[in-house]
Amino acid sequence: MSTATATVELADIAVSFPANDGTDYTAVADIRLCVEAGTFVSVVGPTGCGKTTLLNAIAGLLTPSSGKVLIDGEPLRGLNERVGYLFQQEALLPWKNVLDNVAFGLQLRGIGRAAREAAAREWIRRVGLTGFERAYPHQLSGGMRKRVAVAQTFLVDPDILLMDEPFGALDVQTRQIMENELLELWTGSGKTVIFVTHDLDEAVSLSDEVVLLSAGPASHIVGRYPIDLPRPRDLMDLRARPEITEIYARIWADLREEVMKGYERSSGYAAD
Ligand SMILES: Nc1ncnc2c1ncn2[C@@H]1O[C@H](COP(=O)(O)OP(=O)(O)OP(=O)(O)O)[C@@H](O)[C@H]1O
Repeated sequence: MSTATATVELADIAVSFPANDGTDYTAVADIRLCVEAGTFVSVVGPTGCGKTTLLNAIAGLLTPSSGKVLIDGEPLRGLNERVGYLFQQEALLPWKNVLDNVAFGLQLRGIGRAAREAAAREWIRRVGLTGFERAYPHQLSGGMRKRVAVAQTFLVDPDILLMDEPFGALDVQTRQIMENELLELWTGSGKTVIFVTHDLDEAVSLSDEVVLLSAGPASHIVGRYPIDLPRPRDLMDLRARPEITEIYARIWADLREEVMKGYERSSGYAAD
């Protein structure tokens, strides 16, 4: 695994989209954030505030209307090749088995069959799927498919992991197991993680810092909360600690306010 690390900086980013009425809708504005290399940062905020938009800007899938994405101080141009992107919905190819799905990223990079299969088998082992190399996605549970996606993402060894509610569709027990496994895989990897979630508990327990976005439009950062809990973390133990309840309560008070504002704006209802 490479030990390269990447600092991700959002320098005064704004993103607008054309709206149906011919005007522009400003999703995010004045976003200034530096995610230090090798840290794990979660982004939370009301629905539709622009979390995915920020990940897409870092991935180079969209160009900000103003401002810049800087990777190690260099302005990003085009697709960000140092990024691995894990979505809530799986992007597994249904006609390829587990081995070929995991190895696919290396195939795209022109790596020969023997080398890519050896690397894929190692990652299949690390995510606990040995014995399922020949299975197809439809033969696996949701948790197992997610493991395949995690192996696929880690195999190409990206310096930056963008994760958009990656475990949102899993049942609670599988989710907790996957969160722990993600931390184990990430520990010592030097990868910079930007993790979007609706689950504040997940954000607090995984991260070094939680970033709160305001309700849109023109969503901006309204809070940054360092999470000074020791690592390595076992999430089952961590969630029983009293400090976590305190941190959670503090962030939730602010998040709740933004969620209510978002709700009022979207329903056209203004509270006193
Ligand atoms: N391609 C697009 N064209 C027009 N509007 C868009 C586009 N992509 C996003 N938007 C709008 O920008 C805003 C931010 O969307 P985004 O998906 O980034 O929010 P989010 O915080 O990730 O939402 P959620 O929490 O519901 O997943 C939303 O109002 C959305 O409708």
